Amino acid sequence: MGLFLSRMYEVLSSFNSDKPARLLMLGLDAAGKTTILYKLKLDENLQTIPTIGFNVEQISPCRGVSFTVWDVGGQEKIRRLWQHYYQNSDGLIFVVDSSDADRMNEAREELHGILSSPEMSTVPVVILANKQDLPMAMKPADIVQKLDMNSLRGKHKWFIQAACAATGEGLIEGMLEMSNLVKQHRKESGY
Ligand SMILES: Nc1nc2c(ncn2[C@@H]2O[C@H](COP(=O)(O)OP(=O)(O)OP(=O)(O)O)[C@@H](O)[C@H]2O)c(=O)[nH]1
Ligand SMILES: [Mg+2]
Repeated sequence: MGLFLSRMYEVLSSFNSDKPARLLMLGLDAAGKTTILYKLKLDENLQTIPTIGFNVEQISPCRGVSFTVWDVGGQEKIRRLWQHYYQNSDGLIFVVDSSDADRMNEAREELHGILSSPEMSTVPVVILANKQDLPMAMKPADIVQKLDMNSLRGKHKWFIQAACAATGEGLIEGMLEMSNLVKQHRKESGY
């Protein structure tokens, strides 16, 4: 049902000639994806439950920038559904819980798995290093190492942004950088 609705949404939104860029937001369960989506959309801290399926929202983090953001549930047993959302994505927002050092390797494997798919092989990537308010939060520079971001150079434009969905810190900055990367990517790929 979720996939059917997602396809319907695609068809309907394709009638809009001024279509905003389509961003896919992925990451391990409890990284903070849904909290981020609704902080950006409503400027509210919603009480979330684990996402089974997806949320999709049109957001406009600042004047002149608008995105359609797809937030797909990250629990292990439903990650195989991610691939159904890859097609036509203009960018990937990959959210990590910066305080969850034990699962950084798992996050790295998932990130590189997504980017090895042909549909995602050139998209720009913004890593949101979320939960910076927590005392054990890793710094972006350490997360870059843990996620092996440097191995993506030459294939993907990427950027890492420290963030806290609880306060909203870093979210708009991350989205603005994504906007720039998407524009550059479009120019370079000739559309
Ligand atoms: N301290 C802190 N907690 C956060 C932050 N962002 C999200 N959380 C909490 O982390 C938990 C998980 O957040 P969700 O947004 O549901 O995570 P998700 O990535 O959507 O998880 P799935 O839907 O299972 O993939 C919730 O209890 C949030 O309140 C943050 O910046 N700081
Ligand atoms: Mg969620």
